[in-house]
Amino acid sequence: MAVAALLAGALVLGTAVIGPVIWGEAAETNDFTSLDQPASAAHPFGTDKLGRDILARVLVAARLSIGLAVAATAIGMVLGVLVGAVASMSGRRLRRFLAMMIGIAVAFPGLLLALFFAVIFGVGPRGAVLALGFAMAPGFARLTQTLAASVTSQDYVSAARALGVSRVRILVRHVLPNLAEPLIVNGTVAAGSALLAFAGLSYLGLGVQPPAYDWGRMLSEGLNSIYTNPSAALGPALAIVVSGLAFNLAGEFAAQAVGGRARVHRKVPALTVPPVPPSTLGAVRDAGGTGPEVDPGAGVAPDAGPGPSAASDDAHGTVLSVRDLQVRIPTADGMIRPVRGVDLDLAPGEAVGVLGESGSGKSLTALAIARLTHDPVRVDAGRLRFDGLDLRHRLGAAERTRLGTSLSMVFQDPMSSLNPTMRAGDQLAEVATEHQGTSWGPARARAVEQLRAVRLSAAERRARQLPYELSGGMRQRVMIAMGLMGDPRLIIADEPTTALDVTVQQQVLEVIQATRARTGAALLLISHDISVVSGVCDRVLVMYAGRVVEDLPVGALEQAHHPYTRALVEAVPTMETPREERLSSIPGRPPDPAALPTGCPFAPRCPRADRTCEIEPPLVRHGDRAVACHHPVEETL
Ligand SMILES: Nc1ncnc2c1ncn2[C@@H]1O[C@H](COP(=O)(O)OP(=O)(O)OP(=O)(O)O)[C@@H](O)[C@H]1O
Repeated sequence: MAVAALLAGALVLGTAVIGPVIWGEAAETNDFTSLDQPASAAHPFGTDKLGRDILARVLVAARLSIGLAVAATAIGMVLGVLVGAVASMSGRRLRRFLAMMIGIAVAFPGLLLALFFAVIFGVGPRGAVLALGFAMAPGFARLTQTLAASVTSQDYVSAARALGVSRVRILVRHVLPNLAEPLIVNGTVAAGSALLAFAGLSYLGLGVQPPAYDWGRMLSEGLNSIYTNPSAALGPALAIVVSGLAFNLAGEFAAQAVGGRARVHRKVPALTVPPVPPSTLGAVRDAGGTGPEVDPGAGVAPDAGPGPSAASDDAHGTVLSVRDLQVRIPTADGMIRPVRGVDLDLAPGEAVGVLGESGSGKSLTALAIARLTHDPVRVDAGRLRFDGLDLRHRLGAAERTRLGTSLSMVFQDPMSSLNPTMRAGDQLAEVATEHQGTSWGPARARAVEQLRAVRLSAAERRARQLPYELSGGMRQRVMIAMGLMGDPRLIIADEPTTALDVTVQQQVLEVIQATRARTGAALLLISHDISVVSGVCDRVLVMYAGRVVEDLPVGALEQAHHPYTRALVEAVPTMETPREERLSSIPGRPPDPAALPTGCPFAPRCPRADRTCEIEPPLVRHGDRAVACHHPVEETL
């Protein structure tokens, strides 16, 4: 395939370049002694009405035919990519409108559209090129929109949005470079179609006009003498077919090459299922519930009444204060509420873990706090204050910059958290150039410095590498280092170690701890793994069915009051667990947000449930702990 594509491409392009130089004269020489001659040794495709050699004219016409097809494709690509990109990055209404318009345009047969535009732009090569370009644009717009949708949902685009990077810059730096390969592949194939379409327009008399000639016009002239000299039409017809095939072959080859490379890029080492670290709950005791620089009591506001520290806000020393956070999503089954009234306070430097089974609403809570939810997800809150900013309202440019530099997000999948087409160091440097107005050189030097700070070996070299050249643990460090480029007051880490094996997991957790110690940033660590949360955090919020059901210091996990927290803790085996003992598990499954039971959502799985649980219990605070249960467990585990 590669050899055939290269040969065909070289043949077609070579002819286009040298054709007029070598055969130009022969193509223009009239020979009135041999008019309209059939194929012969001297003229393999015969001669035309003026006795000119048809083969020479076919070879000369290659330049115009291919040049016009390429020009039309370029116009179609530029226009289409522009419209598709705007559609993918714009607000909901404009996006829907553009998607609808693109859909309508795509539904028309391309040649019909081209004929329509040819009438508008006028007869002649310029009009035909514009007509074809406009006719090709909807296809490229649809392709761009579809491809961009998959890129804009990637974590690195979310991270850039969290940094407050403007839409245009996100488009130029993060989205378009990732669309380049599939667009080029499609462009190559489309150029083959454009060649055929252009020949069609010229054949119909709408394209190239005499005395200029391309294959379409030659085909039209040849067909006039099809009964006396069939080879006159055969020459240009063969040229169109061979060139069309060459473009398609090149496109196929490019697609295979790109596909192969993408597969190599995506090749990640097989993940081992992390064994449960020894003495998980021992770690809870050892950690004593405090991070290196954290005041153990910092998370509990002294005036906390009902509900967690109800009177505290940033004026009272919290870096993050959330009240009644609600996330609603319209679905085919109606509106679901995966997050139902979460309250949360984080003191500066405090580390709070959010625990819960899959689907309990942990990630949506984090995304809603960071304002990173997408349409159609709706977020409401009674209060959503971070570092003096009211995140419920639209932020101005300066506020966005502050949010970008003081809130750092670390996502689960380190591969999708980084732009695959940008070098690691450049991605870090962008934070400084974007927000601190630093020029590129110093920003790049700071990036290397921060990579060193997260203990990335050979930081200088790593900064020059693309994400796929780094291991999972390295990529996660790069993400953490990216947060360090600003002045983080809060790090939100959503399952930051789930995709890593257990030794790398430990290293990344250490880096997060060291980062907190160095910057004094608070940490909101989302995980379904008790050992991770208990090794790092001061306090734990346990979520179930979109609500916080228990809030307790990490050291009190073994004395948890909520039967769900108890069940989670008991489900973790330790080194002391006898091998022959059956591991404890929680019966049943977490409820589907689309079909929440009335009353306590944990009741169907709870051994302590009775009729009282038909009413959903509120979160009731006792000192530094809060629990939402009618029958809390009192005894020690
Ligand atoms: N865009 C969406 N549309 C519909 N439902 C959604 C959407 N995003 C999340 N959900 C649903 O909301 C619920 C909570 O999701 P979320 O990702 O917050 O859970 P989680 O606790 O973080 O789980 P996991 O650990 O698996 O990520 C899940 O049931 C999920 O299916």
